Amino acid sequence: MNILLRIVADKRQEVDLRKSLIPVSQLERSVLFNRNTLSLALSLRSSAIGIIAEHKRRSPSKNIINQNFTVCEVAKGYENAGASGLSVLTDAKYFGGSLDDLIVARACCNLPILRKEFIIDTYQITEAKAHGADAILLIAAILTPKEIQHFSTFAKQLGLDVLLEIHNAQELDKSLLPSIDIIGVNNRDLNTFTVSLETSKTLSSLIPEEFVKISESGISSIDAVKTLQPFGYKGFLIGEHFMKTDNAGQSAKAFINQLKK
Ligand SMILES: O=C(O)c1ccccc1NCC(=O)[C@H](O)[C@H](O)COP(=O)(O)O
Repeated sequence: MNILLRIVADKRQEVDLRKSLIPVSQLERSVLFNRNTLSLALSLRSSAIGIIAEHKRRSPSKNIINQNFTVCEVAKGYENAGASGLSVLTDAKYFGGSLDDLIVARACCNLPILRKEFIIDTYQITEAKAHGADAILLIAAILTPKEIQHFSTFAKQLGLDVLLEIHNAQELDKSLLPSIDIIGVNNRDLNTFTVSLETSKTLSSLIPEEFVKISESGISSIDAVKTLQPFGYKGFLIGEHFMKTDNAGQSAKAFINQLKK
């Protein structure tokens, strides 16, 4: 079974267990559920260089990246660096993340926060809202058009922004909906882990102007951002390049300052 199918199968079991333990009504009573959300899409539209910096301890492709920082240190460091948004991986098994990471990040920064998760159930969207997220990720590769429609509409009802992630034209075709705010091109093939910025170059012209367009994964240089900006990308989601250093916030600050020159 390929890694993506394995992740989704594990996610189904994990979500069913949590649903049996914590009813949705309990999530909706969380103190953060009714807070006003920040808009990740608006933050990207109003930023000259939209860096979405990611908290990422480990991954299927690189195993351990960095487990020395606290989420709070990273969130504060990215905010101080001038990032336009914060991405928090909440999957435990493959990324070492958690919903606790989300709530700590929320307490430690005022950036729009994306819950980076393999969403397969509206319960996870309610969780995202209850733990302080401002946006959720929908991965076209693991969802049907009907699920994308249902999940994105549900997220908008909770006041969340929706980032729809694609890797090819077929996935884009099932994702062009008014309930989508941001379209992210993932340069990483989630089945093989191969990374190519050509993916962003090839798909950019297929994405309608009304969507905020971002490029994700494998971005590790100023040159990569400068190369992709002319293709209309307003945001760049970067994790490993910052997290593999001994100070993620400082690494992001140097990167963003270099881009401003
Ligand atoms: O990062 C992985 O190895 C990975 C493998 C399988 C599914 C998803 C994966 N990553 C999640 C992400 O989307 C990235 O963390 C994010 O785009 C940042 O990528 P990078 O800057 O290359 O760390």
